[in-house]
Amino acid sequence: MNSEADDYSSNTKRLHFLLVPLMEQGHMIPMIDLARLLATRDILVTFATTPVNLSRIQPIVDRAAASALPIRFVELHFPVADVGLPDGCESVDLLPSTELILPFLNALPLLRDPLEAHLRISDPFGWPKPVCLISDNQQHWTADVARCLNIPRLIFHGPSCFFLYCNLLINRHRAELEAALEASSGGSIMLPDLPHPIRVSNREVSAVFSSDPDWSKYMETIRVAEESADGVLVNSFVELEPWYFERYGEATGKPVWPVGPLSLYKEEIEVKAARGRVSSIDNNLLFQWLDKQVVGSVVLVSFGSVIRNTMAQLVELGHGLEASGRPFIWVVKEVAERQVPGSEWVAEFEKRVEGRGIMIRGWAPQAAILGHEAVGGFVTHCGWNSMLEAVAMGVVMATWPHLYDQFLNELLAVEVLKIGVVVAVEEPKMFGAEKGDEVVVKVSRGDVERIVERLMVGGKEGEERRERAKELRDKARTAMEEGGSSWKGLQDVINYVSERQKIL
Ligand SMILES: O=c1ccn([C@@H]2O[C@H](COP(=O)(O)OP(=O)(O)O[C@H]3O[C@H](CO)[C@@H](O)[C@H](O)[C@H]3O)[C@@H](O)[C@H]2O)c(=O)[nH]1
Repeated sequence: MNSEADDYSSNTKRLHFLLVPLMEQGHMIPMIDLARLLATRDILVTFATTPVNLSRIQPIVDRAAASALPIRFVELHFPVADVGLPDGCESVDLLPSTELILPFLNALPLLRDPLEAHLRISDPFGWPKPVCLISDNQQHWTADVARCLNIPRLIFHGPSCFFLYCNLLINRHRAELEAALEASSGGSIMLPDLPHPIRVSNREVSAVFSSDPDWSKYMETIRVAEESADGVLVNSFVELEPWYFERYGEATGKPVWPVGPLSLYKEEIEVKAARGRVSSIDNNLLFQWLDKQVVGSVVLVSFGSVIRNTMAQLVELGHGLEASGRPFIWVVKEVAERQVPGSEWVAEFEKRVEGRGIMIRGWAPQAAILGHEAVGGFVTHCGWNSMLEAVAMGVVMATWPHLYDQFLNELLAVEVLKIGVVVAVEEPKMFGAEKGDEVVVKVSRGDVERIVERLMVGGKEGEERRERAKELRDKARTAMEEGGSSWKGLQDVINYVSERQKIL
């Protein structure tokens, strides 16, 4: 932030919000967007996270026009080595194995001491004490911090209300659902009392409910902290899922505020290109290539920040993309990070498809790519941010979920919004069990080719899908514009905090 520009007397009258994200790209990126949006509404924002995460995001935020915004970064020391995690593993995507996710999550309360130490020191810029704490639902320990400060704690939820409500139903009625599944002939049942045909199997149920006692204990801690929260911010918009917004609000008995799609926070294209992390490709060359492609012709394939596919699966995916004959951008993190056996195959493949396909080994400027008019389809793992970014840009998707909320997100895209086509599935991974190359490949090159054709063309059905996607894009933009539903949602959050402050 620009401390020079800060005026002591005006700062003391402004509301100050403290933001504590989960250290995972899919949670950190929308929280940064939220920080910027709050700051544009005259809120002072402290964004507290660990050194490795700060080194990823701070240069990007500082480079943006947003550097003039009143956002201050606070570094929280995270002693990962004390809990047996490898040095520097301060974000979920940096963990060498998914088995370390639970130890990582269990270590999050170690951030409490450094945060409280920061809150005790007197402020050099004359900022008043925070009047609101917004934290990821996984940062459950912040409930106590807010209690000690006597300020509201609001939860920032990564996924959609559709997911949150279905997840709640599954967890509340798990025993009945499991019995019904057991008795069903096809191994699947409809989730009851929903306005859409949401058919779930063991896949969806086991992805959101773990019978592992350690996971159960952790989930219970989250649930209790959620119950004590004063309200919930959701990165979604009412027009996308009105019924689910209403029911989720009723089910929790708390205010639920829509604030998204947060990716529509307006900024320069260069800045957007570097969302979350600095891009691993020369953006000028990438966008020059995109500029030369026919409108709506390019397929983007990207699986978010956490998912890693097996080499066998990558080979099938590559052959399928090649056979589809369509121009594509394929984000391949596996090769950049792990030096997996078979990475020579990737190099050969890259040479073979030169001109027609671009491979990004590492971090892609995903939101900016989705916003380019040449992009017509998106093969996605159904991470909520990726899905919502595609919705915000009017891009249809081929859904290929891997874990947790992604199976239900797929149902939202396909059965409710009708803007997605199903690729296929792997076995569910409850927060991911490590999988090796020996895993049977579930999606063949033929499947990939067929799905890409259906996604990018698909006859009348395909036309209608694209039409619906464009309608949702327009609604998403209206929601974020001044006076729109999500614009109002954020204003309601500010008003709520302001009122609470007067009472306290
Ligand atoms: O090369 C990349 C890869 C990702 N992204 C961005 O990173 C974010 C990724 O988020 P998401 O699509 O939600 O995927 P995950 O990183 O897998 O997110 C985790 O968090 C989400 C929100 O809770 C959940 O929906 C997912 O299941 C969970 O894996 C998005 O903004 C992407 O645009 C990039 O910019 N470049």
